[in-house]
Amino acid sequence: MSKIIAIANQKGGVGKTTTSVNLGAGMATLGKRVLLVDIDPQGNTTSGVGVNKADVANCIYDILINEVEPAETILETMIDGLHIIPATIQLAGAEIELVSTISRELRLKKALNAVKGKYDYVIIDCPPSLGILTINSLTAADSVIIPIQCEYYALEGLSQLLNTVRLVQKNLNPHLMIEGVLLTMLDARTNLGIQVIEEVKKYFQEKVYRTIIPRNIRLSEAPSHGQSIITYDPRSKGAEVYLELAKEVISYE
Ligand SMILES: Nc1ncnc2c1ncn2[C@@H]1O[C@H](COP(=O)(O)OP(=O)(O)OP(=O)(O)O)[C@@H](O)[C@H]1O
Ligand SMILES: [Mg+2]
Repeated sequence: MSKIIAIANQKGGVGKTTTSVNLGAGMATLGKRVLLVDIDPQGNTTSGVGVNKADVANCIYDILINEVEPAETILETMIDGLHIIPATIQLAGAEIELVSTISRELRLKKALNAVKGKYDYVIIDCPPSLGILTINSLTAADSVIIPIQCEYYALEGLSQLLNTVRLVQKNLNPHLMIEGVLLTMLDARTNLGIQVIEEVKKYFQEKVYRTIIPRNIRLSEAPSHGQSIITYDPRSKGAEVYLELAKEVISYE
C-alpha cells in the first residue's frame, strides 16, 4: 500500500526540502519505491536530486493546470527507486491560475491517484505558505510531517498550520493525520536547542520523532552538487540521521 506524506510548514527555511530529499533518498536506499513531488515554485527538491530545470519538459504545473498525465512528468534520479515529479518557476503562476478553476483543491489528489500504486511512499515538498499549493498537498496526503527548526520562536506560526490542517480535515480530507513532528538543525552546543526540544515535546508529545536532525555542514552542501546526502557523503552525520529517520517513519507502516 502506498502512503502519501506532505512535508509542510509555512515558515521558510525550516528544513522541508532537506527532509523531503533525504528522507526520500533514505527510504529508497532501504528498498522502498519513492516518488518525490516538488510543489514549490523554488524547485529546490528538483535541483536537489540533480534534475536540471532547464531540461524539464513537463512539470507539476502542467499536471495542475494543463491536465498532463503525471506519468509524463516523472523523472528518475541517480538513486534506484527514487523518482520525482519536478517543479519549475512556471509553477509560480499556478496559485493565481487555480483560483478560478473547478475543484481546484483536488487537482493533485486526482493526479496522484493515477500513479501512487507504483510507489510505497509519495513525499510532497510544500512551499513556505498556506496557499492553494499547500492545500492541494494536504488534500492529497494521508499524513503530514512538520519540520520545526530548533531556534527561537520555533512554535510561532504553528497554530496557523494546525488550523489549516483542521480545515482540510473538516472540508476536504477527513483522513489526514499528523504523521510526525521533526526537530531540525539542532545545535547541540547551545542550551537553546535543548529548551526548544522540551517545549516542542510538551506541545506535540509522542508525535515528535526520536530522531533529531543536527546542524551538519554536509547537509547544506549536498544540494549544490545535485545530490542527496546519502550519495554525496554516506559517512556523514547527516546521512546517518536521515537514514535513521527513514527507518523510524517506515516503522509506523
Ligand atoms: N540539518 C541541517 N544542517 C545544516 N544546514 C541545513 C540543515 N537542514 C537544512 N539546512 C540548510 O538550511 C537551509 C534551509 O533548508 P531547506 O531548504 O531544507 O528549508 P525549507 O523549509 O525547504 O525552505 P523553504 O521554506 O524556503 O522551502 C538550506 O540552505 C539548507 O541547506
Ligand atoms: Mg523548501
